[in-house]
Amino acid sequence: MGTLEDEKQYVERCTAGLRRMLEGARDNVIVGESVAGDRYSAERLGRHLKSLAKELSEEPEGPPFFGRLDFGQDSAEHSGRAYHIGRRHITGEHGGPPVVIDWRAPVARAFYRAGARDPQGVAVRRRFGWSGTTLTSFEDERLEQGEEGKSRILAAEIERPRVGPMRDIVATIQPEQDDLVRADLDASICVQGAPGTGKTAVGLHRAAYLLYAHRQRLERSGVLVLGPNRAFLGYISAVLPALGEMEVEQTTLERLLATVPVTAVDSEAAAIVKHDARMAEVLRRALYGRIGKPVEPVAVPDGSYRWRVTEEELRRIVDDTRRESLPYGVGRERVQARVVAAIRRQAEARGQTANAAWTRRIARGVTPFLDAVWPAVKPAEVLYGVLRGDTACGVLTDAEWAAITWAKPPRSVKTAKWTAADLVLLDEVAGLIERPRGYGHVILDEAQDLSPMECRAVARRSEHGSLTVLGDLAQGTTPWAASSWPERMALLGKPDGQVIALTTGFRVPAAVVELANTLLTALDVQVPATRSYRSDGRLRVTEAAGLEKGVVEAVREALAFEGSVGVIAADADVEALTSALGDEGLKADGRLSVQPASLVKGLEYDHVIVAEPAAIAEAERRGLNRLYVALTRAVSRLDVVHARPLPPQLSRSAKAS
Ligand SMILES: Nc1ncnc2c1ncn2[C@@H]1O[C@H](COP(=O)(O)OP(=O)(O)OP(=O)(O)O)[C@@H](O)[C@H]1O
Repeated sequence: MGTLEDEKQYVERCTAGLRRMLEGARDNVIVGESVAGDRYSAERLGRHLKSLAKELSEEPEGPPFFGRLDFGQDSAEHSGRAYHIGRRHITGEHGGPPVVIDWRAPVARAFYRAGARDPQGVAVRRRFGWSGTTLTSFEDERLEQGEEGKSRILAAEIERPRVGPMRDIVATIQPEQDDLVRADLDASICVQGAPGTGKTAVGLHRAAYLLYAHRQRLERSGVLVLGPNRAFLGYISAVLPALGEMEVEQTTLERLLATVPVTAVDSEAAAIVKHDARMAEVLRRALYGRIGKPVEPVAVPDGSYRWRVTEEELRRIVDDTRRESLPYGVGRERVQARVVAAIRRQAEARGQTANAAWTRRIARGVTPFLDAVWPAVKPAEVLYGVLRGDTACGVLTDAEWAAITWAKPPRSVKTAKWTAADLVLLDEVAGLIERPRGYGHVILDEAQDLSPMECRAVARRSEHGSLTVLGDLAQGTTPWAASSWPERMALLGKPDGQVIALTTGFRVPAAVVELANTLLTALDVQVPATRSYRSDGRLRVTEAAGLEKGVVEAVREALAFEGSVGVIAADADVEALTSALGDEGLKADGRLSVQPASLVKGLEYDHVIVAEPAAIAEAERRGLNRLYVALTRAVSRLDVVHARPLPPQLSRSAKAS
């Protein structure tokens, strides 16, 4: 076991190792481009090495390791060996063993899982404390001797004041989180967790872990992270690069489905119908309703001869193809191929050879029949027909039809104005025509807010892959928010996906959790109780003579502390509060921000000021859920400032505090 001085020298070895890796990768770029056998391999090798060099040089500078495992003599595999564990593998000198092991390697698992009761062969677990990139301390737990304590370094990491974007948690992943991070690639899982239990953190680390453990498979198929909005994506975007993973696609569902610009807004009633699962059947019928019955034989000219396929045979071909439940576009091709094949059989019976040019010519001759019976169609044309009310069918009620159909239909598809919900419907039709690109693994955050139709859009993209679904039923704010996870997992195409609860909160201090929990009873959701890891923190409820004045005062006080300050208000109050703060010289900058309640999901601030809870609760149908989200963004301190009475669901406990 080394002293702090020894460990500092080890840091030097790591720095040298990293330098060697970077130089090696750069040299290899130059050599790799000229040594490969052919141009194709040269290009591939060059691209691989370049991206490695780029990755290494762009990687944010951080501590090279955060932990160390010393195995005891009776460990079967690692007897007497020691390993430093870090964010990335660092190679040793002269081809020797690595100086740092990647946290995702199998041996590193014991760092997260071993304990006094089950040491897993580990004699000593060491955690390191850093100030920037300077090693300052370490703590040892002699697990084999039954020693395991609450770590000071761990507590400090969890309780540190927050500033800026989200950071990785590799040094402090907890056993219940590690189970989820390292779950099998083929397992689709759903994580239900109260605010701050680390769902997002777990999802991002799972992406990094899967890319390490199944690199080849996932490099081809890709990993997709879906978040609720841009602010959230900006907040989490640095985590995966810090873990050495640059290639994960991180986006919102709206952006993923954005095939046309959104220039119109639905009424809530229309949006509710458009997001209902029954719309899938409405659209399916509208699309397949375009397929007609052959009403005459096909006659295809071929020189002076005309090939004929009877009406009866054509009907059989169309019916058989329909029964195969292929994507609409594939079905069209299949019908064409089958009609051509029927003609080819006739030609061959007459001793004619059917070469490629002949087949193409006959296929062209079949096209008019195809256009009449199984026409090529674009998603927008189908949806245009539905919203114009062309295809009223039994699926929706008259009132529902009235809600979604255009009062004044646009003159053509081209002039139609589409809404956000229409994007989802267009995607549904596009998916019926042709299967979209799938991913090897999709991580879906804030999944409780997805509508059944949005779930189907995700399911289409993970049909042959797996899913990590993250959410909290209590934080559902959309009119179609989930009330049960098994039902959502079924809509997401993974009915057998396991639902697992995370129950320790790492963000919100106990006093704040208690306040937020009083709202839970009013929210009418079944979620497991959570305990907060944090006993620190402060909650203050202030009745102010005027809201703006009260908020200005609270912000002034908050800025005296270290860390970020977030003022969260009903969307309609944001402008007035921002200008009131500006008038007092309190401008939103890196540390202070004023956020509409509708945009704070998934975010956190060290100090939160929730302005006028009643206004947040009243602003929308699920306003109490929105208030629950707002109240649970605080890491260290929560100020609730109100000029009007608090919502009754909250006031009981707030008065007590
Ligand atoms: N094991 C851990 N060690 C240190 N910090 C952690 C750990 N787990 C979670 N955290 C921290 O707790 C905070 C909340 O995590 P995260 O945002 O992932 O929670 P969440 O469950 O997604 O919350 P919400 O439901 O509010 O979106 C973050 O600052 C995260 O870094």
